[in-house]
Amino acid sequence: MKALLEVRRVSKKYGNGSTALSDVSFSIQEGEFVSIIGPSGAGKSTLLRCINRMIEVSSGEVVFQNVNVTKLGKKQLKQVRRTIGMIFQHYNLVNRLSVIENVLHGRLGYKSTLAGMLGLYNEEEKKKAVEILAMLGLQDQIYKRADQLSGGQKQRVGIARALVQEPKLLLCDEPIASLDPNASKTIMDYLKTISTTLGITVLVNLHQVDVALKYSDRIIGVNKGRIIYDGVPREMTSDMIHNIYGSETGDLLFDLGGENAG
Ligand SMILES: Nc1ncnc2c1ncn2[C@@H]1O[C@H](COP(=O)(O)OP(=O)(O)OP(=O)(O)O)[C@@H](O)[C@H]1O
Repeated sequence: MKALLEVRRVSKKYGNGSTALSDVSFSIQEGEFVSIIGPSGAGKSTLLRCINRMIEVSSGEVVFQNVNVTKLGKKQLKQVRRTIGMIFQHYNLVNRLSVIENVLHGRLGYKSTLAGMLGLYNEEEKKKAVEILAMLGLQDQIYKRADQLSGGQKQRVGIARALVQEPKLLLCDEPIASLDPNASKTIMDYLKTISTTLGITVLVNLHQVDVALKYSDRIIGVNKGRIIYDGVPREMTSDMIHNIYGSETGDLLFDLGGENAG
């Protein structure tokens, strides 16, 4: 295995002076399913967004497929972003557009601004979008408006939009935080299948430690902008969970069982 992504000594200080990340380093191997866990405000979103430069780092480097992303100009950054799909807590769909139109937005990184504005997608792109929607169980929703879907269905559209990009890496920012337990399980199962069958590397921010323990190859625990755990789920102790979550731990250990309990 080789490193797909390397985050090297990344720090982020926002304009208002708050430090969101302090000297964060880790690397992700191709094909890994990695969860980032931590309490509210730990810096999980900031970290994910620094990877594709939705947010600029204050110092440090992000290296993706051996390219230093932090140094890229606009055009090269667009090329790199094609291969990094992003999934959001609130789905970020265009409500008045159909499911398939939302999914095809995942192809915008491959087009000129004009072709994108005119919605010029070729037959191959449309066929691919339909195939992905079918894989995600949305074959009957293709022409519905996005705002007619349930939360779980909207998130599957979000996943389809990311997959149509043909990504190497999926960044998922709290993908299940707005969903009920059933829909959450469906989404996590799809993400896991995408990682195992399509070989796409998945990096997911999660609030729920039990979900992270169940699905991940590896867990990165963040507290106050620093990594305080980086290892496999079975070595995660309840002491460590306490260290990561601090006073929020009470709510989160509820579903914990087996070797990580006690
Ligand atoms: N745009 C911003 N401007 C100023 N401070 C910010 C900004 N975004 C985040 N922060 C601060 O940076 C820190 C990390 O926030 P971040 O959203 O990355 O954490 P998080 O772990 O994703 O939390 P949550 O689970 O609540 O989203 C927090 O202290 C937050 O208040």
